[in-house]
Amino acid sequence: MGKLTTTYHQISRSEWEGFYQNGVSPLSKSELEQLKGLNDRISLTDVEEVYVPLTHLIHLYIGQYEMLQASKLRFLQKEVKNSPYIIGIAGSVAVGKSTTARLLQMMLSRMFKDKKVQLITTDGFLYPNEILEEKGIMDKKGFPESYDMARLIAFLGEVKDGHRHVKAPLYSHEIYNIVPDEYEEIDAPDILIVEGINVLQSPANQQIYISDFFDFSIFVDAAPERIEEWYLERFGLLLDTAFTDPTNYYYPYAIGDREEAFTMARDVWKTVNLVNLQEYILPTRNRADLVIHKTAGHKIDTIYLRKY
Ligand SMILES: Nc1ncnc2c1ncn2[C@@H]1O[C@H](COP(=O)(O)OP(=O)(O)OP(=O)(O)O)[C@@H](O)[C@H]1O
Ligand SMILES: CC(C)(CO)[C@@H](O)C(=O)NCCC(=O)O
Repeated sequence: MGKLTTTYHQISRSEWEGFYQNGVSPLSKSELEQLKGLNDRISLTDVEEVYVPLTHLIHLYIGQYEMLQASKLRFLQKEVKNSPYIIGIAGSVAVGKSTTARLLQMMLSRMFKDKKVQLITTDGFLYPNEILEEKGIMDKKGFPESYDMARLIAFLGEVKDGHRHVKAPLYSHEIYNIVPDEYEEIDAPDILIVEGINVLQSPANQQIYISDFFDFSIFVDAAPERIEEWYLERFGLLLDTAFTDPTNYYYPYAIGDREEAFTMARDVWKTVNLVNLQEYILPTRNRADLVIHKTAGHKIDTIYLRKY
């Protein structure tokens, strides 16, 4: 992380906790239980000590954004209307982006009670397996060329312009493919969280970068050896759920030899996801506004906030 400290404030966990302290737990018991329902392994201490100050920080950024947007439109003598505030969450496969994103969605909805906070993952913009096969890149799922970036950019443009009922395709880990004819609808939210390994990437052949649409970005970071552990742990969970469902992509692995299945998963980690992390994901870390660094047991130990 050495190089990051030139342009980032490096803040230890204990320092960060002190940034928003009023002595009272800001979450009610039922809200804490709701969070447990999200992922029962989430540490509630993390929520209180890390996510409460983080939500307050984002509140400051959103306030500035809204003021500037309104002033800009007044300068242009245009009608002042809301354009969603878009937050990007980047990081490796299995580092915990979707967990972070859902947690943030819940915290922001709670803080901005009158605002609509929606969440989307860029997984839905992967090409379907049939097209990946046609292109001969089935073993490159998650790499930049495996996403329909033009479609993702068009989608973000429509959302940012305040369009209603904008449809995003859906990806399912269970079928390991895009779900045919099913969509997620983004309907003029006040805040949109976009989570995905590629949100900070800038493919060379595009005129507009997806990062142009992000008002705040977070990179979830951890040592690759730890992320591998989390990847294998999640693989174990996927096998456990696939067991009773022959239509599940992981079913043959779930009913077969477990050791063999894990050997395959370790190989996929090493030859696909780790390569993707090193070649295409890690190089985008220094574009994030905030880096959340996690250690054993998903515990957040350091936070980096962009200085300027
Ligand atoms: N804060 C946390 N506390 C405990 N477990 C967590 C936490 N964050 C993530 N996990 C676990 O780590 C694994 C990966 O998390 P998650 O699915 O959120 O990752 P992801 O980065 O969204 O992955 P992908 O890119 O493959 O969709 C899951 O098994 C999840 O339950
Ligand atoms: C869908 C992605 C690319 C990102 O979430 C990832 O979970 C994935 O499926 N990677 C491909 C290799 C693998 O099966 O882990």
